[in-house]
Amino acid sequence: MIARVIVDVPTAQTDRLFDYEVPHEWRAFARPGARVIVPFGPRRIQGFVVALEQTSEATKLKPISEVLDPLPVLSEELLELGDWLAKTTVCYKVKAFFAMLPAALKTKVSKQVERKAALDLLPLPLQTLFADHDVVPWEEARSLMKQDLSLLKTALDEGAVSLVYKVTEKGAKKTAKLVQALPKQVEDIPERAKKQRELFCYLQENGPLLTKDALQQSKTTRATLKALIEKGFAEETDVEVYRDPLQHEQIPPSAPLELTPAQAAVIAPIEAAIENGHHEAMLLHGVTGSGKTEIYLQAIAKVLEKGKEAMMLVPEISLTPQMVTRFKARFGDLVAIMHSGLSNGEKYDEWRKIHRKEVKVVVGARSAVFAPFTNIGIIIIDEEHETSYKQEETPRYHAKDVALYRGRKHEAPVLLGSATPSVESFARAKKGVYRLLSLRERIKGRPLPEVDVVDMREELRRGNRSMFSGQLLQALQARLERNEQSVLFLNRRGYSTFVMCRDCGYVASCSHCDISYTYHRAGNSLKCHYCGDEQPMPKTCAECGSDHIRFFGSGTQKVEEELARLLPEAKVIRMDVDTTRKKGAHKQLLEAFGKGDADILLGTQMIAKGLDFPRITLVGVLTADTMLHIPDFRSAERTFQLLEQVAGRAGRDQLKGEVIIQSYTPDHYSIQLVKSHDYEQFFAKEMQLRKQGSYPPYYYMALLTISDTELASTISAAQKVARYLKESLNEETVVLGPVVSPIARIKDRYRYQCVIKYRHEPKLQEILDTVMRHYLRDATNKKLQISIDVNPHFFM
Ligand SMILES: Nc1ncnc2c1ncn2[C@@H]1O[C@H](COP(=O)(O)OP(=O)(O)OP(=O)(O)O)[C@@H](O)[C@H]1O
Ligand SMILES: [Zn+2]
Ligand SMILES: [Zn+2]
Repeated sequence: MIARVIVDVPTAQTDRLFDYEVPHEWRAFARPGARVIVPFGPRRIQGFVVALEQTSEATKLKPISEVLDPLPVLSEELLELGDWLAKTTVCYKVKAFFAMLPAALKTKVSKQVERKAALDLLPLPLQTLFADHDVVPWEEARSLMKQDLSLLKTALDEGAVSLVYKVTEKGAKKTAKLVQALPKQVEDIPERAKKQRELFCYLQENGPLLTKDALQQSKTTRATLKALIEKGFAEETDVEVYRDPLQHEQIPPSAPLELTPAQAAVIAPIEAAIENGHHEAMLLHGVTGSGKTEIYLQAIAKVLEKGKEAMMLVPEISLTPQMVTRFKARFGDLVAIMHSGLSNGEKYDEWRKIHRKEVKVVVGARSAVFAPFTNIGIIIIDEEHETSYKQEETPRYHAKDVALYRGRKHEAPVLLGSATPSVESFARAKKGVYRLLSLRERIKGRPLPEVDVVDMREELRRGNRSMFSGQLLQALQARLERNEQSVLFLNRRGYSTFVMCRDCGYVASCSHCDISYTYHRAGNSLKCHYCGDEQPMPKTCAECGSDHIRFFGSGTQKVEEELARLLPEAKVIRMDVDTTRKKGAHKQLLEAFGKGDADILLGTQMIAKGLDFPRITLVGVLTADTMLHIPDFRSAERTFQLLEQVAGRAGRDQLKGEVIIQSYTPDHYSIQLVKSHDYEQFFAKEMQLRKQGSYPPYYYMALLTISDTELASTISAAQKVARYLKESLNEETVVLGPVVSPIARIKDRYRYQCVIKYRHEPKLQEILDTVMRHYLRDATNKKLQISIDVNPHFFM
């Protein structure tokens, strides 16, 4: 039997199948989708079996060393998906396969030396080496035997020691001790051992228990248990347990709500598709607070009734503990959670629950779209416009494309939901490619909040230099008096706390990357967010020596300080990367706010979505336009989406909501149209501009970034790539560039880019693949790098 294997060496020459002989002992396990360890040149490396054959064209096949998975980790469907991912995103197959698996399954193979002969038969230096252990790491053996390497060689040749390859999985399975009483009589325990008798009876009554629970519940000590085990009255065994990120939580179960007529109308076609098992892409456009989540919950319930599995994607879920709770409350232990806030081990545990078919629903961020379900009944993507669904490293896939691919394979509906759909999705819905479902009103006819836009230039003219306009300050005060809650939103993207000299205008920037440093108050230091370089805050300007060097921009800390000055009686909870770094902090802060421990919740992007608190009646946006000036054709779209989302946090219950948006460009349509919550008008305006600029959805785009450590070779490679693209692509396709990238240098690498705009280009993938293979033929020793991003979401 021959196994065809993709090896874990991501280069252009090794991105193909290698044939290996399957030795007898591994025949039962070597299945397509299983991970294997194979010899590759002088090394052993990991690989994936993708097919089994009877014959091979290659001569002299080496045997597989080991099969790592008794049960393949990739199904036939996922193997095919991997092929498709590699092709459509132009990446190496092994990268695509690993992207579909939890990081814990990426193994490290290390070499070790094992003692075979009796210790005293070995030459003396080897006796020292193996004095304490029978197995030593190869590196240790080599360095200890530096003087006598020939001794080691002889021992290896004679078989006194041998080389072994040890496979370490990153997130090993977690085990715990289970204890149970053995079939004996309590009377046989000596009477004076009262504690032991008690524990024995407790174990008899309560059956096998986790040791730690048994000790805690029966209030005994480890020593008592040990004595009991030694006397043969109880036994301990190792069992595999899951690390459960939510294990200490009691989530009360929730029953389905009775749907409103509007909700009922929307769910009908979704249920029909589930019932008939047919694939259809649908876009649920529902204003904030219109009850989209309840639709998702009931659609999933229907899928479970049919005996199928459901996938629910939410953006960066660790950021919305409220959401997780809602799914756990409805489906309990049938839910696996997958998001970036979990440790590698926890992610692996959640993945295994799906792989072993112990759960039926996954709620997770982007990569949950690869959940190893085999009988999918629906895939839902909430907040489908969110940029975090696009992966910004290879494979540069979009979860929506993967969802649609899997939905077709499983003949299951794919439901995209948002209050502010991406322009591309809404255009598809309007054309009838997706079925459009709309919820135009909030639950129980509650009004959308009233929105006011404050012109901050006007404030400045009136002499108000604070970050708070008079109107926002008054509104905050009014909430304090009425004992209602407020949310203050600071948009951090495209805006940072940089350090500038007031005399000469010099801005401190990283010497490896062409980007200004960000000021960090905690260590009074400057940090580069691209390479991590950290410098102490300078006392004088590096350019002119002046000591008027200050940091600018307003971080959440600065806002907090100003709030303390202006509204000293207000209790503020600040939520940003600094205050939520610790595990569980995010959830705790939100719970505290939910309980009414604070009047004002101050935060960045992470408070923009998912919050559903009844006492929030005011939302203030401190600077609406920071994102508007990023050179990206989607900047207006992102501004509108974000403002509409934050605005949606106000007045979700009986109390009426108000929104105050502060802006330096108050007349911009992306800000004005939030006032009327008019998505359709925004869409119409935006489409007009996209058409004029030949942008998506009228054109497709692809971005190539060429980088190298030498400026001259970067430019010449970029020019060659551009020339090749222009020659090979269709006439009406536009190739822009090469031009220097918006961030001209990162980690000492110069960066140039080409942008392709096209309408119909059937050969595109093939051409991009050629570029990649041609230039990266021996990328291992050359410094040139080319990254390809099909349908890019950022142009940095
Ligand atoms: N049929 C219903 N009857 C009563 N209450 C409902 C119903 N459907 C939803 N709700 C409630 O209305 C509120 C808003 O619903 P939900 O959070 O599902 O809206 P959403 O559209 O997902 O909101 P957003 O997009 O703003 O996060 C919630 O508190 C929810 O419990
Ligand atoms: Zn200066
Ligand atoms: Zn840097």
